[in-house]
Amino acid sequence: MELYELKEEQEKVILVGVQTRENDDTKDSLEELKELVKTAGAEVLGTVIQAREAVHPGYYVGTGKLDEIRMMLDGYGATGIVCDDELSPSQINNLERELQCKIMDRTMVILDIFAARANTSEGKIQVELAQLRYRAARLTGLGNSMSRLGGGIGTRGPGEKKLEMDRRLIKLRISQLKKELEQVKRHRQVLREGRSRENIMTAAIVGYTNAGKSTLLNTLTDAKVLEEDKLFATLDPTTRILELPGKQKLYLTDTVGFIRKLPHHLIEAFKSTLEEAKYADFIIHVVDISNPQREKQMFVVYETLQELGVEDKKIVTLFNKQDKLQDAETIRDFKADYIVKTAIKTGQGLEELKEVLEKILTENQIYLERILDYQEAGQIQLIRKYGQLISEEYTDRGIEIKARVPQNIYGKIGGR
Ligand SMILES: Nc1nc2c(ncn2[C@@H]2O[C@H](COP(=O)(O)OP(=O)(O)OP(=O)(O)O)[C@@H](O)[C@H]2O)c(=O)[nH]1
Ligand SMILES: [Mg+2]
Repeated sequence: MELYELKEEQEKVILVGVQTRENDDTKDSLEELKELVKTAGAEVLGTVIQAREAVHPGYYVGTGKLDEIRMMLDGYGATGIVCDDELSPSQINNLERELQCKIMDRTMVILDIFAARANTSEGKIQVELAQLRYRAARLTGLGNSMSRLGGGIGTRGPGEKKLEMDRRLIKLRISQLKKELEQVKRHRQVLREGRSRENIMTAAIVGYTNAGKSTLLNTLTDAKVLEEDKLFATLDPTTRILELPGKQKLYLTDTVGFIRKLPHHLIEAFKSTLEEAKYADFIIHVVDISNPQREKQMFVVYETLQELGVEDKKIVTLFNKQDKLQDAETIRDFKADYIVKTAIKTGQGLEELKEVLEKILTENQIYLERILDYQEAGQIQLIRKYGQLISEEYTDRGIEIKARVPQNIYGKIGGR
């Protein structure tokens, strides 16, 4: 008996989306929501789309549509609905009263996946902060969907027990988490400063969720980051060093994936993680070119980067998963200084990618040709360590070197 009681009951839901003139790709967005809901561990029983001028301020959908949803809930035996946009507190309360079932939205599902995925203290702090902020704004009136504990989606994770805390406690907890996050932020900054002192450039790997970012990092280095055919497999940034064939070195940072309608609270809470892209020297943008939604996904990545203040950085765009590509449609609007067609999983295009990376590193180096006095031999060490030595010859006049070095090393050697 007890065994059965321990087992979580699987949520069975109906997805609801509103199509407006501005947001006319509701069908694709719902396809993605379906993946998200499945990733969160629930079952999707049906889908409802309503075309309207705008989202209904009180009920999300029009009241006529509510009858249809009510019939579907009964007919399919669903336990709740998931709306494709973030719901306001009053929409949640109204829908709950009208439909008498659990009301969820896209944000709750994404927060839920993040909660299940977070496994470092940094990730956990960020998720809890995002969850508490989202819920704090919705605790007024205490709808059942918000206060109900237990199995199913929308209730999991570090913030789970906190659901029933009163406002005062939530406020306290939020400020405590913010302090912890400050520390994490400082720690990240120290790591970054360490890397820049080493005179090694950093590239941030960004892209839509499931594009192949972690696979790239794992293939090029031996990072052993979890790569999965799931949304948001990676939450925490991992940095590894890559040594290129020409002996140049580059730091690569794998980051959390982007998605359309990425909840604002998550962006806020995950700023220190997402900001890795902001502090990188350049960007590697991985695109799943086999996904029919590739163009929209690329656009979402540009938008998110802009929101994070990442502008004017060189972008290397990888059109990845070439092995899965069926059609040969060309992409029209993209931002890229370099494009490489890859199938990271099979190794296709990786040599070319490395050449591009070397080119970027080389462009950022200054050519040096000098005779160093034997007393200045210590400088040779610097050049060997941070630069790319082309030749080194011992003559009676001193050490004749030819090399490419980072700008700041050039400064240290004395730009003669
Ligand atoms: N067919 C094919 N699959 C690939 C390729 N590259 C990566 N994948 C697969 O795509 C899935 C997602 O890869 P990940 O590296 O986890 O993707 P990610 O961008 O890190 O995703 P998140 O961490 O969720 O944002 C995995 O199942 C990979 O094996 C490729 O070139 N071809
Ligand atoms: Mg990943």
